[in-house]
Amino acid sequence: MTTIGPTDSSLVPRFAGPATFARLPRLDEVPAADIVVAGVPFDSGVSYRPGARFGPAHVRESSRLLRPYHPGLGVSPFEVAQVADAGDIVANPFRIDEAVESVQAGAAALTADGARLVVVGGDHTISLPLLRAAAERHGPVALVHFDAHLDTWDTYFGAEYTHGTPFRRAVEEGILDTEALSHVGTRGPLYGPRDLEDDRRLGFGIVTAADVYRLRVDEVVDRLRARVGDRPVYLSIDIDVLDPAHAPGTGTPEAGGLTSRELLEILRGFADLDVVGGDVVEVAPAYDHAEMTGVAAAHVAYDLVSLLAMGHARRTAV
Ligand SMILES: N=C(N)NCCCC(=O)O
Ligand SMILES: [Zn+2]
Ligand SMILES: [Zn+2]
Repeated sequence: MTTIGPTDSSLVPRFAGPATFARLPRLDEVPAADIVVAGVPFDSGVSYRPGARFGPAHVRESSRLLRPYHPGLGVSPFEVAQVADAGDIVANPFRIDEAVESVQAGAAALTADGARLVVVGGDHTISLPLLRAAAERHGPVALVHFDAHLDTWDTYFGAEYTHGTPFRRAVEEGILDTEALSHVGTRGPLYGPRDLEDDRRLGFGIVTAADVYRLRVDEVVDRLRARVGDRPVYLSIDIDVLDPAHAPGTGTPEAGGLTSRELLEILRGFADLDVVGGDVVEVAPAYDHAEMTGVAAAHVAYDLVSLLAMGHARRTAV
């Protein structure tokens, strides 16, 4: 197939021109896209440091150095699939309920023709509407959730839609396949032992950050893949899964996290899974240094796009 690829960095310096993700064409510059990258600049659901509303712009800016061939996965994602940047889904910063509806509608519109979606957030609140849109198309999905936090808490200050509650809401709504839910990278203090009991009751299995250290990447990948099986799976990556040394630019940092190498290698272990979509959230550039967090998030999004491109190539192979 012939695709419209990124701007050629040997012809136009990579630091020139406006930033789209990986210098890809905008969605309105291509006839149709197989994979769409969209931003959701929304952070009204945070419980601590604000600023993830600036995540999409920062990750796009930090993605200028990405190149078109992924040697780890052996794929040229922008050749085997038409990938485009759809810009941002607009979400009301003053009305969280309305924002959640807009994100769901925006994701549904971008995937209505069968395109698969990678979203750059934004705080973790947005994964709920993104999962709703994924479940509308695929039925209840498996989930691999990379995060320092469980994000299965009930409410904050009485609010149901926050960045600490999306996955409890998703289970309650029946949009997740409760046989196939995993958290990866969990660590740090909790409010009490009940947090873990509730989480288990909702159906989650946990690979803690300490497990990743002790078991190492290959064993972790085997366990996660076994839990997902051949189900459609959604990948949600809160950048705070990384140690603050790898990703300082985030709102609720916790010590003792994954390295970016561990995270990327785990993702690369998912090459043959039926990935239906994903997000990378909680990038808050005000606390970043030297684009460390932006670059890590850009690489995570590139890996998500590459996994989706491989799936697209498999589905369209004759
Ligand atoms: N970063 C995310 N998504 N959630 C963190 C919530 C932690 C807390 O407020 O206790
Ligand atoms: Zn988190
Ligand atoms: Zn989170």
